[in-house]
Amino acid sequence: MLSAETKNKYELVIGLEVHAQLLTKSKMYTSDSTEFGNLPNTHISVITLGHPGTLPKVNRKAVEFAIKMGLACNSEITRNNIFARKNYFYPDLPKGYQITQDKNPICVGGEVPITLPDGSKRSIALTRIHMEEDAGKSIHLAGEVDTLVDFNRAGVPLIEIVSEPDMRSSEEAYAYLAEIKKLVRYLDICDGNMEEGSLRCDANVSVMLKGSKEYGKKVEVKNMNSFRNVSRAIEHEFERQVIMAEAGKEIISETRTFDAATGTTASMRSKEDLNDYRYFPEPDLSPVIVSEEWLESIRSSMPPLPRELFHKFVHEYGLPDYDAGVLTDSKEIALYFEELCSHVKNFKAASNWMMGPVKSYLNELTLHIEDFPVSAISLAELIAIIDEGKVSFTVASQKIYPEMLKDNSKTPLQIAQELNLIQQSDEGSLKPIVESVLSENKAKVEEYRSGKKGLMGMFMGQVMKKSQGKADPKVATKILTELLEN
Ligand SMILES: Nc1ncnc2c1ncn2[C@@H]1O[C@H](COP(=O)(O)OP(=O)(O)OP(=O)(O)O)[C@@H](O)[C@H]1O
Ligand SMILES: [Mg+2]
Ligand SMILES: [Mg+2]
Repeated sequence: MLSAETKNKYELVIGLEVHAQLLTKSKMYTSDSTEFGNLPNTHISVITLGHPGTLPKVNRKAVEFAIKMGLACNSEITRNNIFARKNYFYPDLPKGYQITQDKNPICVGGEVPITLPDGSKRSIALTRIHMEEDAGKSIHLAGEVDTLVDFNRAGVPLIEIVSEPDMRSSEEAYAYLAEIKKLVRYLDICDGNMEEGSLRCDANVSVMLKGSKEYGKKVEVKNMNSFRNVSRAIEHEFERQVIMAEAGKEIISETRTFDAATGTTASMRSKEDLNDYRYFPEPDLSPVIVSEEWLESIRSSMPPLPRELFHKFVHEYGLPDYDAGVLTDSKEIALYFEELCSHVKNFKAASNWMMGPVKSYLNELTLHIEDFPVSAISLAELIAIIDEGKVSFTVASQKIYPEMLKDNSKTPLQIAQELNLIQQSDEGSLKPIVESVLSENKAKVEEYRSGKKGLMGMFMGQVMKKSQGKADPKVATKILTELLEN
């Protein structure tokens, strides 16, 4: 085991390559369907298979999706997009090359803002985002010597988001991935599912002595299928590389694979015998020119981004950072909350309802907000009748809200009236209740009058009980005080 002191001598350096599968209906260069889960090799036109004489054509939607991601990350958008052939042989690559972008990716530079668990914020710089196509899928069945290939995935549009070697801890890498996932989901360009492989991450990891100006040699780790496994792979690589460095051994540039069962990495291939991809401009595709009008129309169709909503929730609605963070975690929650806020005055109450009763209902039934039975307007009305003093929060959350969840055809006020839950705030009807409480507790009244002011809570409790929880606490306190001080 490495001592904390030894580890502390080294700086961890991480750069991530993230592949996101785009949610287009058809493939990157053909009209073949991208639908997942069909019989193997059923969406494989001659173009996907790269038969001689066929011509690919660029999917306009995929280009738009890539541009959206670039705009969301403040990247510069390349206007003249040339595609490149990356030549290599692999059984799941039917053409023998991948059509990708090399020298001029569609998005250059940019940044991804991240928030760490302790609440601190920083930005991770991007190198580039480029468009490319996915490969097919190799399937190895137990006991079989042959490899099966399914080409349905071959040609599915991807973007590759390449970060600068800008992260310094596995927590930062985790937060970065979480932000990428949030962004692609807000933009509706990728479902962001790492377990199913629609979001994939290669982690490039190196170590250097603290204070050093030169990065160490990087190792690229593949095959992590969850955020947590990316963290584990990075932690393991850090230890492994520090042990090597301490022993005076040279770290070699290589590609390693992560084994989730053991939490370790193992060498796959060295970068020394680096593939010579013989990149050259794709001769079968003409350049894709992004005109000013096209860019503008994409820009104007951009949905609100999580950081914009966060800013709005904090600065316009006056919510704490914590609330704004939770409420912008998913686009659907944020949009529901936005609608709620367009109907309420009390934003903090709205936030408390979202983070409390609404979230616990969703969690309990593992539902998404889209399946939440109470409309934003109804919830807003519930919040309003609490604020107006018609019902107490307790009655609202314990009696009315459960009814709303069961039957959303009635308004909260109707439910309150039908169940006779409207708070009594009229002095005339509350006074007799207070009087009877006092006359039933003569001894306590004497104690109160001789200085035991703490008994107020007891009287209040009795009034609430007698009124079946419907007494308006403000009015009840006022009457109690008047009668007791007399
Ligand atoms: N010394 C380093 N330590 C950690 N990460 C590094 C280091 N140098 C580069 N990186 C990161 O490695 C990644 C390189 O990705 P890029 O796609 O440019 O090249 P590649 O991995 O060699 O190619 P391929 O796409 O074929 O895997 C970037 O995310 C970059 O930030
Ligand atoms: Mg790469
Ligand atoms: Mg790489």
